[in-house]
Amino acid sequence: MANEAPVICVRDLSVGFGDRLVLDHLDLDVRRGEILAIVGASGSGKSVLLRSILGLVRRSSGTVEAFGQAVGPDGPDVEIEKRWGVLFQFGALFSALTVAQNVAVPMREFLDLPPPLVEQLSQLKIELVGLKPGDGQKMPSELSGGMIKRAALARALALDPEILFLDEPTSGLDPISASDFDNLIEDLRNTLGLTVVMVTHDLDTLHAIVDRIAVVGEQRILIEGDIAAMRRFDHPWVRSYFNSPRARAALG
Ligand SMILES: Nc1ncnc2c1ncn2[C@@H]1O[C@H](COP(=O)(O)OP(=O)(O)OP(=O)(O)O)[C@@H](O)[C@H]1O
Repeated sequence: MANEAPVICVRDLSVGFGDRLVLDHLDLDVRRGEILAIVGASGSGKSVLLRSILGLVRRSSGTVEAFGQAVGPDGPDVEIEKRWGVLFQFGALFSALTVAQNVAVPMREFLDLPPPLVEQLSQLKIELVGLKPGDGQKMPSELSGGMIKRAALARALALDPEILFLDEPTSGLDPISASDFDNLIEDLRNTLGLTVVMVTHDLDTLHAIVDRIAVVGEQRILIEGDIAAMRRFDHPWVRSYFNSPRARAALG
């Protein structure tokens, strides 16, 4: 596995808005089967990096490859898009559709399956993420924050992706729900063999389930590695983030 080609390979990525450069010649690899966390100060460009990989933000230069194939500047082709799932920060569920209908959206878009089979598959995904069977008939407005995350996760898993992208998956959840959600992500990684890339601020998540951390700062990746590597790294933001009292309490 150590010599396996990365599932995502970002090289020389630069992204700017107007005359403001957010990412400048950034490199990043994602290894198959890992849970990689992208962390960094607010406004450092974590979401821009995630969105650039997904092809949702136009890059000024550089390349992104997924599964060994180029992700074009206008976004991935359908074959790549079918192989990854995305959980956006606030779930981004369609408010006029039930949970089950939301989960079915990617299946209807990308797969040519009879409607009863789509319904059955949606129900399986709903149960896979720990929602109750009856939750499929609920509208998003009837769900708690934790249930919205799970419903959005079920939709992200609709096409049995190989990579799951998560943008701040535990934000807005109470500590117990956040910890349950972490466990769910780790279980899914272990049972489905997923690769997980997440943007997070959650120190508990880093400690509980993350294999590797990449810190975004100064328009690039400042450092990659495990928590011990973060603690040894001599950089003001990295030091204060990983050695603060909160970090010490969370990371041990
Ligand atoms: N579509 C856009 N147009 C203009 N500027 C943008 C756009 N998207 C992001 N930015 C800017 O890029 C910078 C990085 O934003 P980004 O959302 O990636 O930060 P972040 O590290 O994810 O922050 P946070 O932790 O607060 O979510 C910010 O200054 C933001 O204002």
